[in-house]
Amino acid sequence: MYNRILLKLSGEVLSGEDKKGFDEKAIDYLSNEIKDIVKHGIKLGMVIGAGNLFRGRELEDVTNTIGDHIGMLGTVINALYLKDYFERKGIKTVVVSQIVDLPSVRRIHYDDIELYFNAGYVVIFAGGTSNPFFTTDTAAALRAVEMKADILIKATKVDGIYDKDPKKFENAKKYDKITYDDAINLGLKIMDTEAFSICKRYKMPIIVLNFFKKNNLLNALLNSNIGTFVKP
Ligand SMILES: Nc1ncnc2c1ncn2[C@@H]1O[C@H](COP(=O)(O)OP(=O)(O)O)[C@@H](O)[C@H]1O
Ligand SMILES: O=c1ccn([C@@H]2O[C@H](COP(=O)(O)OP(=O)(O)O)[C@@H](O)[C@H]2O)c(=O)[nH]1
Repeated sequence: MYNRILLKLSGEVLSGEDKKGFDEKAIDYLSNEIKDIVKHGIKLGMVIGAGNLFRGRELEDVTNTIGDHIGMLGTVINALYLKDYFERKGIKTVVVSQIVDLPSVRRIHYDDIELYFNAGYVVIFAGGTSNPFFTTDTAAALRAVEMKADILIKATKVDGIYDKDPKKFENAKKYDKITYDDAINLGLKIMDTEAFSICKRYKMPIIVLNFFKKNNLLNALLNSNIGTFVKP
């Protein structure tokens, strides 16, 4: 069983696939899934994307760097939205970030993060890597290594990593296991190369799984064979 995890969720888990904004039903489902794993005493760090609000590359009339800053701020909005929702559901949550100075957001400080975990808080790392030109997958890889997670879980809308995009190719084949090198060399676009490279360098295992199948997350943590496992 994994006791210390970094969970990466794309922004669309808050809005529903290919939608924007916030969907009450989607967030309620998410909260229930999180509540189930917190109940098991798992130390949970989270990184949330902003695809439901802004992705830099989708803001065509905006300069790249500014678009990415808007995207990163989107992750802070999502984190605060989630914190508020989680707390109404009885999940103690703290949002940490280096990119904003707000009374509801704390600075990232390693010693404090350990205290939050020990006090049973979910820690949401907001603001991506703090740099433009990166993604929240890369932020998730960095935070997973920093918090010494047992595993990085990328919870997404497909069942795992395939030999090609399963949303585009019906005959795509799923891998149960794959090495970092194969994931990088085959150009499998489920996570960016930077994220895979960081995990490879620091031997951070990854599970990619479907977040929309009930209890998938908990079952993966309890060691059943769910999704795709990425290993050295
Ligand atoms: N080789 C692959 N295996 C699995 N999914 C892939 C692959 N290549 C591309 N994808 C796509 O990646 C998406 C998941 O990435 P995610 O970061 O959660 O979403 P997004 O990039 O849309 O924000 C899936 O919906 C899938 O369509
Ligand atoms: O370190 C980071 C992380 C994110 N972003 C910006 O924030 C947006 C939202 O992140 P992402 O695309 O990873 O969200 P997701 O697709 O996972 O919802 C990105 O498109 C980028 O514009 C960034 O500039 N630097």
